[in-house]
Amino acid sequence: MSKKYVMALDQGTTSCRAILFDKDSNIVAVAQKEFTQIYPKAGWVEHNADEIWSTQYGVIAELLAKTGVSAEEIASIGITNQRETTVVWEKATGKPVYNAIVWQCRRTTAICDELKARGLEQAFRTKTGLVVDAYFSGTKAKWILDNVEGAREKAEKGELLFGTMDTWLIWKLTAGKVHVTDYSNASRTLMYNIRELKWDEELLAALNVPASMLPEVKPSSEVYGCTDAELFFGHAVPIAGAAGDQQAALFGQACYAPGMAKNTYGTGCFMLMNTGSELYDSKNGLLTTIAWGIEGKVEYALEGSIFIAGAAIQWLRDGLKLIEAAPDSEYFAGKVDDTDGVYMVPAFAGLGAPYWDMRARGAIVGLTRGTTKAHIVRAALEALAYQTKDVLGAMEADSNIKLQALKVDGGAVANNLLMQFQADILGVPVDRPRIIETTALGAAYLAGLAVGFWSSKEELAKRWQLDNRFEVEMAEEKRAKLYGGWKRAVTRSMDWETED
Ligand SMILES: Nc1ncnc2c1ncn2[C@@H]1O[C@H](COP(=O)(O)OP(=O)(O)O)[C@@H](O)[C@H]1O
Ligand SMILES: O=P(O)(O)OC[C@H](O)CO
Repeated sequence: MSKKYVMALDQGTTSCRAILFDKDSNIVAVAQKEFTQIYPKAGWVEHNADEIWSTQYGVIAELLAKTGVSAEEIASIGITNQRETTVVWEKATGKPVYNAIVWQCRRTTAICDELKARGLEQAFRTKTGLVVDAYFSGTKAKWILDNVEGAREKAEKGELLFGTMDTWLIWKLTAGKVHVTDYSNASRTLMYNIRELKWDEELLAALNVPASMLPEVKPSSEVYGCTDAELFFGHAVPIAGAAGDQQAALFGQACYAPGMAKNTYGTGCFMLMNTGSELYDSKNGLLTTIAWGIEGKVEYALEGSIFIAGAAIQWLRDGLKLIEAAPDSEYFAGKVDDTDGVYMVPAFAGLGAPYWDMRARGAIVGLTRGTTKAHIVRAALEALAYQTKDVLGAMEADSNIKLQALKVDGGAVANNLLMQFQADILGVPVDRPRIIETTALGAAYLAGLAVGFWSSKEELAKRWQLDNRFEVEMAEEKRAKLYGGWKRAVTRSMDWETED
């Protein structure tokens, strides 16, 4: 049977998706399902890794059932995932020893403080391109080994495996035969040396994580193994690509040349700029990370990671119950011309780039008796744009490149009011592509290239199509005044949490 499709599995922070792409990069069908967010304590976030697997498997089954597509028609599968989220499981049984600790979780703040007190900050920074922050996998793995009864002993005997969600899904899809990750995901663990391309012994010793737990690190576009036929609807389909979701979005946006950048607005917001073979050492609070490994080489990116973006809109919906659905935010924000001086700093999980304050917490400031629901909703939306401006400023300063336009993607870019405000507050036009599911598209491209379904990145780059350009309409003076207010608001949220 001829191979007509590539399937992308997008294992995000709040939902699992399975998407079929045809040869012309069109989305044929999507199946998506949310899974449980577990908040055991303030600042802690967990996922049940078994639930993630069953949710992911469920959406694959749903996609095939609703399209009538046979697994045999799928040329390859590409995996993309929420990065850093850490699961440790038993090699023999496949049973996780603890819930997956999510990238947003702050429980390892004290471990990070201790690493800093031991003078290890610079070694981590130089070797991994990251900062010592609870965000990354290394301290999460250490926490599990330190806190789950018997875990360290088993790990030392080689009985436990570590993985981010790409590794977990590949292991599950191959019925426990393949334990791998790709360069982009490895570069988010705080354990991988991005210069020498190897798990770093000094860092592993500092974290007390045995190397035997770690997956083999592979290129982002390569056949890692095939799905277990019995499990996968009768067919052994090649799993041929994997990348962290933000790097996959960079790939899907066809940012293949140094200097090209994109910003993805999902749960968080992540701006990445391709820097090619060069590793930029950020002086402005950004991360250096691996974009992907492909065509026999590794390419790098500068990254500005914003922890809470669309999640602030979800909080308006689920926490405050101010809106019924995320798109309603546009309607309510549009009822007012501005926030009337109200700012929301959604530092629910501390602040990432460029501030890196694990103890920051959310704040709403500038409230008056005249503040309405519309002002608060608008302030939440505007916070996505202000945080992006913080990061773009750092990126331009680090790279010495002035962006002519910002390519955007992710669920929240459907919001036209947000996109217009983004262009206005950046003073740079914002380009929204026709396909905003670029994360999944990037994973599909990586997997399709590996099996010859598509021939080259150049062929794929030609497919990128603009949906809408949002031009700058705001005057410079107003922009400066609004942004000045944001900077003041941020200082109010910083260093707030006093207990770990
Ligand atoms: N129209 C909208 N306006 C603002 N935010 C939105 C809108 N639609 C979706 N979102 C937000 O975007 C996020 C979903 O985007 P998605 O790319 O699916 O994220 P993820 O992959 O992180 O789960 C949610 O946090 C949601 O609140
Ligand atoms: O699930 P997303 O799309 O918000 O992405 C999460 C990031 O990969 C965290 O680093």
